Formats: sequence, structure tokens, C-alpha cells
Amino acid sequence: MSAEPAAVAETSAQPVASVASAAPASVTQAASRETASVTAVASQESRSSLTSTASVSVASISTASAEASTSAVTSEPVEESESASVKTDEQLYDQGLEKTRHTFGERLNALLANFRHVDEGFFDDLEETLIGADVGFDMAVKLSDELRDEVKLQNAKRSQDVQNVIVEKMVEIYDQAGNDEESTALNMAPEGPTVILFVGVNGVGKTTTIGKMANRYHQAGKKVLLAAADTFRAGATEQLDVWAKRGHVDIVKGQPQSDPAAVVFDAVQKAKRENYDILFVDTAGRLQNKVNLMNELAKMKRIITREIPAAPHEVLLVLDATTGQNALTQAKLFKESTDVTGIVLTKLDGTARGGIVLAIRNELHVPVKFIGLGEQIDDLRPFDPNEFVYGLFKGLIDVSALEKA
Ligand SMILES: Nc1nc2c(ncn2[C@@H]2O[C@H](COP(=O)(O)OP(=O)(O)OP(=O)(O)O)[C@@H](O)[C@H]2O)c(=O)[nH]1
Repeated sequence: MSAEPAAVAETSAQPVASVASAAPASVTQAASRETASVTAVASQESRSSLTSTASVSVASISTASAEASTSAVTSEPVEESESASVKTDEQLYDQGLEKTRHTFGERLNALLANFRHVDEGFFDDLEETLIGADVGFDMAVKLSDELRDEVKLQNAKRSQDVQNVIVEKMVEIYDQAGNDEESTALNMAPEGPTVILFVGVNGVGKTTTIGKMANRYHQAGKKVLLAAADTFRAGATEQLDVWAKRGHVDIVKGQPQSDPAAVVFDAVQKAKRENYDILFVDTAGRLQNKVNLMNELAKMKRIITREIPAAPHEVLLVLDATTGQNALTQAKLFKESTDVTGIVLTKLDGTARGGIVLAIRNELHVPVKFIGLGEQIDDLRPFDPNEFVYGLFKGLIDVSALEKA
């Protein structure tokens, strides 16, 4: 392809190194912990295993009043008020999973409160509850089968014991569905720019996610560049530009309808020349025509790999959790077109079907790397299965009983 610089490189703001750790290997962790308070880090560490999920102190389980930010659907980033304080992972998971918790957790709780015997009827009801939370049919059956065995094995009779087994099994099954070595950490280049390609259909929250991600890594002390390679949708470049300005990062833009691959080429050149740590590439997601999409993505990837052989370091598929099982269908189509290395699941705060996380894991075997729990710039967090399952049950678990169990 021609190396004509069809794209216009523009520096929207000088990157300012922050005080955060800049160690590349630990960037996700650094970024993830950076905004959290010391207390939150400590409480999260104490919850690194399921056993400790059950033994979380009563004080830390008291729920903050949840106000899921599902309000207006605008294409502009939502401005945060000056006074808005950064939420810890725990607070954000707690608030963002409120809707799912209401349907799933409370139904489960009702089921547990009313059961007399852990019999077939109980497991049928459990399966229904799980399917209702969109964990997917296969996953629901698998989970209740394993629970049936485990409940027998542990001779769990009391409601709290059964609930404890359910929580344990959910995390265990999530872990089993993946590869031991994989993690939610982004694959970072040992040296030179790391290139992350974002794919996904229109409206799922790709641009917003890139904006949040850019801010996150900029805050962690990284020199971040964005490539506005969605030249197809009018307004997509402007939208990304707003996020770039907000996150104080640089952006490479193209002319409307110009070749997105040219934007990618210019962005990769700039990233190499000017020693950027990380380049996030926004793409258009035209799933209506799979062949075109495939060709477009393949062309972008070819250019990236030609310029940086180990890149792209990640191809992140952005999915909208509110679309439930449709998100899974989209994911399957994208997987056929390109090597997806991770999922970003957005708008979990806007749905009661948070169980989709488990379905994605079970059916796609691709790790969920980040989740979107709101529209604000800080509402994107690395996915943590423990934190997630804990968030589903928070405030519903009888902690004192669990501690005794
Ligand atoms: N509640 C909530 N809204 C979100 C989240 N992520 C994105 N959104 C909203 O979803 C809408 C669509 O997001 P965009 O970033 O424009 O989606 P996109 O995939 O880039 O869409 P195109 O640019 O059309 O391809 C916006 O109103 C965002 O504010 C989230 O985690 N929670």
C-alpha cells in the first residue's frame, strides 16, 4: 500500500509523565491499583482467593448505595464533576453490578431462602435463575451439574453452605474455561511501542473504551497515541479527538472516508519515531459485510506487523453486555475474521444480564480483559473474576455464617 501520509498527525496535548510506576510488565496492575486507595488494595489482596471471598470482613461488605450510570446515551464523553472522586475497583464493581445483582443475586437468594432440601427441584430452579442472568444454557447446565456433585461432596445442607459452594464453583468454572497462563493483563511489548487494535460493531462502546484506556495508561505514566482509523462513520474521529483531549494524549487522524490503513500506517510511524509506549487503534466495525471487514482488518494488521513484527500485541473485541446473547453471536463472527486476543465487555452497569461474562468465557475461551461499568472516564477496570462474582453477591451473603462455615 502507498505510504502517502493521508492522515494528519496532530498533537492534542503533550503527554505528561505521572508519578505512577512505569514498569511495562506490570502496567495493568499498576494502572489497576494506581487509582485505588491503600485500603482498597489491602482489602482486594485479602480477597485474592475464594476462601478469602468468604471471609471478607463484615465492615468491608457493607454496600455503598449503588447508582449505576446508565443515564443518557450520548456520543460525547460524559464530563466528570470536579469533586467526583475516583472509585476503588471494589466500589465500582459493587455499583456497576447492581442491576445484575438485583435479578440474579436476589433471585438466587430467594431460592436459597425457600429451599427445604437440595433436591432436583432446587437444581432445576437454579438452572432457570442462571439462564435468566444470561450465563448461557450450556454454562447453566454445567454449573448446576458441578454444584450437584459438590453439594453432595461437601454435604452442604444449610443455605449459607450451598451459597458458598455456588460462589466457589462460579469462579472455578470461569478459571477452568481458560488457559492457566492467560491473565487479564495486556500483552505489552518488551521494548518499543505496544499496539492494541480495537474491533467491534458500531455503538458497542469502542471509542469510549479507547478514551478510558488512554486516560488510564496516561495516568500510569505511559506515552499514549491514538489512531482514529474509523474513517467510515462521520463523527467517529471527532469523538475520539474529544477523548484524546480529555485524556491529554495525542491522536493521528485521517480525512473522512479515507483509507483507514493509511491512518494506521501514519500512527505506527509516529509511535516508533517519537517513542510512544502504547498505540490504541480505533477501527470501524462493519459486520454487515463480513468479507469487507475481514479484508480491512487484515490490511491494517499487515501494515502494523510490517512496521513492528510483534504487533499488534492485542486485538481487543469490544462487546456490549446489554445485548446479551447477541454479543456472543458478534464475538463468534469476529473470531472467524480475526485473531481476537481479549474481550472488553462494556455497559455492564446498564444490564441485569451480567452473567454474560461467564457465557463468553465458556463459549469463546477468550479472556475478558476489561469491563466497562459506567460512562465516566474512570469507569473501566481490568476484569477480575473474584471481584466480579463477589460483586454479584455483595450484600446478599450472610458473612457471619460464611465465616463459621
Ligand atoms: N453505561 C455505560 N455506557 C457506556 C459504557 N461504555 C460506553 N458507553 C456508552 O455507549 C455509547 C456508545 O459508545 P461509543 O464509544 O460511541 O461506541 P462505538 O463502539 O465507538 O460506536 P461507533 O463509534 O459508532 O463505532 C456512548 O453513549 C457511551 O457513553 C459503559 O461501560 N457503561
